Amino acid sequence: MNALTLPDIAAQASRQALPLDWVGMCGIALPILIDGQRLTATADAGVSLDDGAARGIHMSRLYLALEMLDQQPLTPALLRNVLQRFLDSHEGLSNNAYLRIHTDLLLKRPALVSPLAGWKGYPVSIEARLENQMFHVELKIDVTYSSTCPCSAALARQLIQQQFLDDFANTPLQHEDVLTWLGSANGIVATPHSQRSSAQLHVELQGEQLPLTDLIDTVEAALGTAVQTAVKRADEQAFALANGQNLMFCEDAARRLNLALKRSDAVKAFHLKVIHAESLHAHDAVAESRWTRHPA
Ligand SMILES: Nc1nc2c(ncn2[C@@H]2O[C@H](COP(=O)(O)OP(=O)(O)OP(=O)(O)O)[C@@H](O)[C@H]2O)c(=O)[nH]1
Repeated sequence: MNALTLPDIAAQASRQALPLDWVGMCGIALPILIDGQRLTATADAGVSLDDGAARGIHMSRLYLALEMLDQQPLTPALLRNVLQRFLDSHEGLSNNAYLRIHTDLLLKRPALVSPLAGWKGYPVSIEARLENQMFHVELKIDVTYSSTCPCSAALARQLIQQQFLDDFANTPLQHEDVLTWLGSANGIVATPHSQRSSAQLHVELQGEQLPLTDLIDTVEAALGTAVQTAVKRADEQAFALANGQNLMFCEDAARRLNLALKRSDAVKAFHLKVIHAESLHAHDAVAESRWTRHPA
């Protein structure tokens, strides 16, 4: 061992004096606590480098501040404390601090009819920033659902009517015959197309909570056709009914979500995007909607 001082390049002056907007680390592995669950996450931690003459920030100080996250439940207050620690450890260098956390929230979802349940993963990002003393926290959540095309459903119904006319032309109608016909392949000669669809929410929050589960529940209730986990035939039949009762263009889905999210007190603003990965086309049908709560 020798007693040489370790060189500290970050403490040197920069050869090109220039402030930077974001400097830090991306993809740091860490556990976090949400709703009593310990989840595997990755974090992107950064600060602005406002002192353009400084060579670099102190990466290790940001890294060590993240320790707070694996001990306490994730709340806006905790995120703010971490960001404040970023700034306190970069006095004179940085005015703004940023933290993004990416994880998969796991929720146990009951089947529609049978007494079964299964886990569903929801990709979630939590983005917090402390800019010029102003704290903001935003959530990004992806929710997957099923959408059945209302136009396709109407066209299919017309074909079913046509088939009915063909099959029962000049025939006296017997209740039993019609019932049998309805249960036959002829009775449902055409089916509407449906697709696995995705709602991408970007929500700015107000208040002291991170209402991840509440927001996901709100979205799934508004759409009515969340993708399922454990499924028996009775559940599949209930799912078919839910789809038939919730025929949706992407515009319908975006409007439903807009109305539902506005009703949530925790939501200050949102930008939502719904993507219907069409089975009719090789491209997607997409709708977006933004909203900002006006101050009371
Ligand atoms: N600023 C900066 N540091 C980097 C980069 N890549 C790796 N590092 C390393 O990150 C390590 C931690 O940096 P510091 O936090 O400044 O470490 P330190 O000087 O021992 O800690 P302090 O005394 O608290 O400043 C250093 O060894 C850097 O070399 C980079 O692109 N920028």
